[in-house]
Amino acid sequence: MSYIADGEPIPAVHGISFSLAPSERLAIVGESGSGKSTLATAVAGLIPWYVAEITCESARIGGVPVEMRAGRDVIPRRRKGVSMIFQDAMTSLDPVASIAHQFRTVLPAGHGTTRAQVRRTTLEWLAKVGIHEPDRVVKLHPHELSGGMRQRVMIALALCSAPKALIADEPTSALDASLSRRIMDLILELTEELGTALIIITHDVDLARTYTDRTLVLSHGEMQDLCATSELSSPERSAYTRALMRCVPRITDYDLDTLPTLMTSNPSHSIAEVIS
Ligand SMILES: Nc1ncnc2c1ncn2[C@@H]1O[C@H](COP(=O)(O)OP(=O)(O)OP(=O)(O)O)[C@@H](O)[C@H]1O
Repeated sequence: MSYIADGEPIPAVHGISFSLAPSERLAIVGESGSGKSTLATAVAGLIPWYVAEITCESARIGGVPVEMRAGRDVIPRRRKGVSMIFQDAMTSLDPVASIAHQFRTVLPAGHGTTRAQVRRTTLEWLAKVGIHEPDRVVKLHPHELSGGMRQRVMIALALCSAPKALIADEPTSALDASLSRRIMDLILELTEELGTALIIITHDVDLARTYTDRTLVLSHGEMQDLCATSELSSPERSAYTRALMRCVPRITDYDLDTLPTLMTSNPSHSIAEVIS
């Protein structure tokens, strides 16, 4: 996949292939700019046709073939069966719409569904994600909620249509450690209940270790490894993954001046070097 800038293609990610079973959890890890969000937004069908060129041999969601390129809409349509949540709920939620209105966009009435049913489902989902007084909260706008509440609303909006897959792009990096853990536990509990596969995009290898079954390691838009998360430190992994794993800070790293660092700013480096 290449972005288009001044009419010229700029390669972002290529040669990636993976599959996900229902309820399976995959982490996508890599340095900043390695292409994690690009890959995820392409899978979610959120990259408009005029922003990037996407070439894909085959893609299926729930066994149904899908077109990777988003349609010619000005704002691409959300891909049916895949939902996405982001780091900053404030910029993902519509600031001028009430929470009730945002649910009505995701769960439209019609085709046998009444507005009363949509309201009931909305309140059920708000309660499910731990929002107290859903009757009151549903009338509020995003700026009237705390950061944690907004994150919970975003999770409810993403999951209320029972998607086949949920993509969580750095879902907790804006939250403190204790809230972050509660939000991750909530995402896990609900995706497990729905049988929804989960893709977590993160810089945090420890988060991947705690919450995922498999990990895809990206560097400069290329897949370096796709393996069981528990096998990330195995000597069989690529040189890049081994170098990345050596950079994960440990509690015994007392000397902050000599923390290991990856030297991969030059894309011509075929193997990641670690300096310490
Ligand atoms: N809209 C865009 N137009 C042109 N290039 C882009 C665009 N979005 C991202 N890129 C480039 O594509 C590459 C991959 O970016 P991407 O945001 O996917 O990386 P990332 O791994 O998600 O980074 P981060 O962890 O910092 O969010 C980078 O070189 C980035 O500069």
